Amino acid sequence: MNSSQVTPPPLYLASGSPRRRELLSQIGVRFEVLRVDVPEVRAAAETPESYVQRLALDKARAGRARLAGQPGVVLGADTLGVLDGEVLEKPHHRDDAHRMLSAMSGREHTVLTAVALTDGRLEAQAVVETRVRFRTLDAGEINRYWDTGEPVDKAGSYAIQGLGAVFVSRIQGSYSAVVGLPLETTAQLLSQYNIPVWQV
Ligand SMILES: Cc1cn([C@H]2C[C@H](O)[C@@H](COP(=O)(O)OP(=O)(O)OP(=O)(O)O)O2)c(=O)[nH]c1=O
Repeated sequence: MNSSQVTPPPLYLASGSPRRRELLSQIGVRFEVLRVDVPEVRAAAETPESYVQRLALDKARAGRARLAGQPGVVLGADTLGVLDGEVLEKPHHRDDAHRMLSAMSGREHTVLTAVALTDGRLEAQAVVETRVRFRTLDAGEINRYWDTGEPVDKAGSYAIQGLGAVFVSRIQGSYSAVVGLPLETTAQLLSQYNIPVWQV
C-alpha cells in the first residue's frame, strides 16, 4: 500500500490568523481551525530563531492538548521580523509601528516564519528565513499607512499581501512565509504525516 492509499489523519490549524487559513486552503489541504491562546513573550536567552520556533511549537502543542484523546495532527505557526538583531512583532500603537517602519526604510530586514506539527507523539518543525527590502519611506506615508488599519495585527507593522506591497522593492525567499505560512515547507512537513496537498 502506498501513502496515497492511507486515510490521512484529521488536520487542525491552531491559529486565529485569516491569512494562515487562506494559505493552507490555497494548496488544497483539508483542515479545521482550533483557537489557542499562547502568550507571545520572548525569554531573555531566546534568539529570534529559537523564539519563533518555540511559539510555533507551543501553538501546535496547545491545540493538540485541546483535542484530548482524539486523533489528529495540529499545525501551529509564527511569524516575526528581525532587523539589527531586534525582533519586530505586532505594533502596540502608532508610535511603535512608526519606529519599526522608519527603521526598515531603505533597508533589508529578515522575516522568520516557523511551522510546527504534532500528533501527540511525533513532532516536526521548520523555520524559513526570507529577506525583504523596503524602498525609502517618508514619515507622512508611514502615518497614512497606520491610518489604513492594516499594520495593527501584522508582525513588523506591514502586510506584503496588502497595501504595504508598495514598500517592497525586493524579496529573497518565500512570499507565502512572509504572509504567514511557507507553503512549500508546510507541504513537506504534512507529508511526514501522510497528509496530502491538492485534496479537491
Ligand atoms: C510581515 C507580514 C506579517 N503578516 C502577519 C502574519 C501573521 O498573521 C502576523 C504575525 O503574527 P503571528 O503571531 O505569527 O500570528 P497571528 O497572531 O496573526 O495568528 P496565530 O493565531 O496563528 O498566532 O503577521 C502578514 O499578514 N503579512 C506580512 O507581510
